[in-house]
Amino acid sequence: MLSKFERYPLTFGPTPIEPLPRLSAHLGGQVELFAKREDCNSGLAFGGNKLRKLEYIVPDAIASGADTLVSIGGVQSNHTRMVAATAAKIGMKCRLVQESWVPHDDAVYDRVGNILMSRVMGAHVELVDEGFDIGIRASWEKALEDVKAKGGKPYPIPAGASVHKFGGLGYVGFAEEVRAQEEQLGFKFDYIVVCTVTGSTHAGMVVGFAKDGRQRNVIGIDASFTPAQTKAQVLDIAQKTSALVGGKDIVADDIVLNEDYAYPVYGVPSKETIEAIRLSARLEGMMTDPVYEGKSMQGMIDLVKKGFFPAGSKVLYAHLGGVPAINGYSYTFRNG
Ligand SMILES: Cc1ncc(COP(=O)(O)O)c(CNC2(C(=O)O)CC2)c1O
Repeated sequence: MLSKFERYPLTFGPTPIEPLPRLSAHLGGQVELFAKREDCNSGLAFGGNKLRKLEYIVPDAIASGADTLVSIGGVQSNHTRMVAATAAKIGMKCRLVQESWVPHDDAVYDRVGNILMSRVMGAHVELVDEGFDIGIRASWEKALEDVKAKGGKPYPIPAGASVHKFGGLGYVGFAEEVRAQEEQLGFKFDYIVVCTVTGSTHAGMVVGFAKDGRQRNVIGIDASFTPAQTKAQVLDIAQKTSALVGGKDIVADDIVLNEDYAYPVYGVPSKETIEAIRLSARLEGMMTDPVYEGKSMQGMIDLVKKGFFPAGSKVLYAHLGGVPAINGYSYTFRNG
């Protein structure tokens, strides 16, 4: 589906799929859980899902003659850290807008984890006191103008690289990769669980899995806490991406987004999120984060407990990365 699109390698190649036997057993053993480790996909500053997207964006950035990648996220954005790493790797400058997306009680929240790495990798990091929103932000548009005003040639990458024209391609490739791995494994996954916020990860998967009729088996776990806006953005990206790759028509019902686990608000873990992070860590040594994967892990665990997945189902958990942000939540985990 992607042969006509140029890809700039930023990852090690296909990400491993591993069984989660202890977590599966702990949850009753009726459902077989597996993880696809997108969090281990690259040597670029701890990797993650955005690099799979950026592989299809970088060729356009280079072709545009730009010299500066400009993007946006919260203070502990994984996406902006990966843009900083990509800029360093391809020899471009990087301008990052980091907005106040998360109310926090950690004294070092704006000095550790993702933002620490972005600074060390030489990005120009600008803190802007604006609240969370997955849409196009004035602060980001101002940064683009400022780079131009200073003689630079900016390349715009929106939040999560999601509404970018090529933002969905990477995760169409994810579905292709899973199908190839299923050939090796000798079985097919019945469900794929993914954390959804700006939406092009979920959207790309929907397009990719629509090829074999599994688009509604992609279970998005909303972590934005603005589910209507997120769901609409996933649908829009999926329809545009499908048109781009010549895929199946995507309709609203193809976007399965579970809204039950994003509480209390974007970026703030609930008690149940913290319990899910601990369970995955203590049974599988698999770390997840309080903003994103902790909530998709919480959702997957709860859905297994509720019997959402029929007995005998094989469920693939997409681990998209995000662990560096946990360093901004040391107070939350002060007792382990
Ligand atoms: C670890 C992790 N898991 C899932 C997601 C959700 O992906 P989408 O934005 O493609 O829906 C993010 C995104 N993070 C954003 C960021 O700024 O880091 C784009 C919001 C993520 O980082």
